[in-house]
Amino acid sequence: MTATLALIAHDRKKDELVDFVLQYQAIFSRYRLIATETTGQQIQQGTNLPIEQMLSGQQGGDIQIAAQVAEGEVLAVIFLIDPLFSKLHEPDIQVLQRICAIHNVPLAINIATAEAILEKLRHSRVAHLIFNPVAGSGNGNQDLSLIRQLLKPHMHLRVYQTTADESAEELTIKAIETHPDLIIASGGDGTISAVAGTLIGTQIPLGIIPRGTANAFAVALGIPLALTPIRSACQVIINGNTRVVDAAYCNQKPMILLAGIGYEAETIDKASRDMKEQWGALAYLIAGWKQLNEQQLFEAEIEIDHEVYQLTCAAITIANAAPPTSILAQGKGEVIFDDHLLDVTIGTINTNPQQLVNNPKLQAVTTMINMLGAALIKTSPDLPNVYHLRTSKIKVTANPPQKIVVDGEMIGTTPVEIECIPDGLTVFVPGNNGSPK
Ligand SMILES: O=C(CO)COP(=O)(O)O
Repeated sequence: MTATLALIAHDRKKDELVDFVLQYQAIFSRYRLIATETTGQQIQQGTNLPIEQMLSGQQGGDIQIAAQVAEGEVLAVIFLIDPLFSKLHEPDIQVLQRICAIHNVPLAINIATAEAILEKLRHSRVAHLIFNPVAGSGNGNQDLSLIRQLLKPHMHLRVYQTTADESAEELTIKAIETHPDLIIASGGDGTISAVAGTLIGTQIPLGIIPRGTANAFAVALGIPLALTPIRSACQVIINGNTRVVDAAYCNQKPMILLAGIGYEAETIDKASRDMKEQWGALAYLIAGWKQLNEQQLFEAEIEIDHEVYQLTCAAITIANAAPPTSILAQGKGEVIFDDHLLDVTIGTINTNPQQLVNNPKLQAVTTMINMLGAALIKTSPDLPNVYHLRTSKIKVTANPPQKIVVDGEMIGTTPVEIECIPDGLTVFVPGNNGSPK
């Protein structure tokens, strides 16, 4: 079902319709509203709700609304008719009535029927889908129609597509204002992180339909990605199990997964779009392998709980949540995403002079390869030159300054300050890990 309501009233019924919309404003505000011109103007003035205005009834507005009903765009039509006066555009009104009858779309011609429709809507779930049409290597149009087909029987869906002019953050802010029951993000990790980051602290549950290259957050949450990822992800949302997880802020910007300083940032920078298209998630491993040869060590100053530590490092990873494939986040073999703490993994060189090998860079490389192995089999690497700790807040300064990647996006260079936001997000997950909605 789509989430659009159409509103029309003849002149002597317009005040009645404005009063009715005011009475049910909380429900109307969750839906996209369309109206014939004069009706729309009066409702907007009387309620402040945003209304998309068609032409006035006399100019063909009823026909425009009938066209949207025929396209399957309209959930219900509320058309307060004045039974005592006939109109010059009576044929248009008959077309609208006929189209509603054909497509089995509820049409209320008086307040009593309108109330029945609104009472039904009170108990319906309204979902906003923030959809990036150019994510991953799939076909955006096909993906969207599959998602609509799967979700429509279970919720009223409002779809927003990201464009060069309107980012996922902006669309999510708009969606939050209408108090939806849930918000669904569909795209690559960038889109998912942008929507999730904007939702921190709102308690609006987030559904994830991953369609990107790495799909790191979905993997970290255990959302099944095999064979039919869109179908599986939609089923997780339909099932309605939610779980509360932590989020974080990195230099005041939302962070859902992890921040990489040094090696990881350079790797992401190297994995070009062409490589990702050709190799998928493997692109990161290929780029990571190249970077192993080039990685420079750096001096880091790390501040935790007012204590300052100085270390020579190749990579620092600060993770809120991370899939096992995020090699350098796996200091203890697995990142816990609801412990109210960040997992900090520092790949450094061995500072014990007796064990210090002639080639510290080679040692750093060996460390990272060992960490990869440990991450893949989910055990603690327990290496002398990998430090792992958990903290709620951390500050890192590096010399020379190092690139920082947050949730797959380059955000600049050090210094960086990261703080965990405990229980910042509610997400739909498989299984019975939370209370069904
Ligand atoms: O005449 C109408 C519908 O038939 C209403 O049109 P207006 O909202 O433009 O007045």
